[in-house]
Amino acid sequence: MPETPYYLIDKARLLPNLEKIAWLRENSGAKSLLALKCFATWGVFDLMREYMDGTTSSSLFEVKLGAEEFGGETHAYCVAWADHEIDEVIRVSDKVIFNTANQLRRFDSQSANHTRGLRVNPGVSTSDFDLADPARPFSRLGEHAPEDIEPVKDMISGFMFHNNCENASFERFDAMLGMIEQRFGHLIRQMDWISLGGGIHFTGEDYPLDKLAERLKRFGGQNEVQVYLEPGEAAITNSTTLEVTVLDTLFNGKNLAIVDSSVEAHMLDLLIYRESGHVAPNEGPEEWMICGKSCLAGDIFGEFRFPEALRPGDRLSLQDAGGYTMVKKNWFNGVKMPAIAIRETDGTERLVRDFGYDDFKAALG
Ligand SMILES: Cc1ncc(COP(=O)(O)O)c(C=O)c1O
Ligand SMILES: NCCCCNCC[C@H](N)C(=O)O
Repeated sequence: MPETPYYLIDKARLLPNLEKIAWLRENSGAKSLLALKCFATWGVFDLMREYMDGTTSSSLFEVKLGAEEFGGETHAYCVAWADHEIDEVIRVSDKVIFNTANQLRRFDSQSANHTRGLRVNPGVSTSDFDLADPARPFSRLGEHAPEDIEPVKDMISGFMFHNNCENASFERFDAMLGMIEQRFGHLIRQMDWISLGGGIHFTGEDYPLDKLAERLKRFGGQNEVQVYLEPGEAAITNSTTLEVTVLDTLFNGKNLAIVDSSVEAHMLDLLIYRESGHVAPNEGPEEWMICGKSCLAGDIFGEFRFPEALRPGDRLSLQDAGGYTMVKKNWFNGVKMPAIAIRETDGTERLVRDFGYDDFKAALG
């Protein structure tokens, strides 16, 4: 296996999520597209494509990656397409989804023979984080008003709503879908397909999947639309660890261990959303703060419990390190980027990508 740090994607831990996704399609008719913004490590797409219907994207590069490496249906969404991107987007995608009626009109002639959709912002969301709240005040994400959608409705055949964020409550999802139907139902019923976006944590242990299936089936049936979901986190949750090694320890009122990785560079979401990482089982008499090796004072993975005092050379696994990590990793401080390894379902592990000084240098000039 590679030297640490490396992300380790375990297919056996990915599988239960994928099986739930496939079950949901079977029992609701809703298709699931992997949200590449969350996870785009294409070395495991061979497994994922057996259970999912394709990909959805946030940029031209993600559209291309989805089409090349995942296949199936390729939805192309972006907050704003550029003039020089649109022809290629249309060439490689199955559907193009515009963020505003303005962009739809702007690219009308290029996209006239393509399947087109529009993002709609229902003005309600589940986000606890202002940063990730699509319904935040003055949000640029999608058209808000039915009267602004009405004039362009004949140019499109579907809508994309994305208003859930880490939503583990079926009741909240159900209530918000009800609000969407109430406000936009007359427009939805004129469409062929509706994407309900990502952020629904339906692969979680206690999630009432049967209720979700029934609700989605009813929504699709009553409105006569094909329903899509765009799981990111839900598809890959708990599948991946970040493997690190302790480089040094010190005591400064607390036990501190410095590892060969960096939150800022390798698990950025922990910093921007001010959350802690996870270790398992997080038990024992010893309490240690696990710190990154960048010079950022707050580069801290969290405080965890261990059976024994940590020492240089100890290996640690940071849990649930698959979503919004590999897609966001960066070269801050020139810290070596974690390699990417895959554990196959038979337990064998293989290295799929490593990064070195040449990659660091090439990224900067
Ligand atoms: C349009 C859209 N679809 C899907 C997702 C995936 O969300 P999650 O990873 O929370 O499931 C996002 C997240 O930003 C999104 O903006
Ligand atoms: N764990 C803290 C919140 C993470 C929010 N993830 C959602 C991502 C969001 N949809 C995005 O736009 O990146």
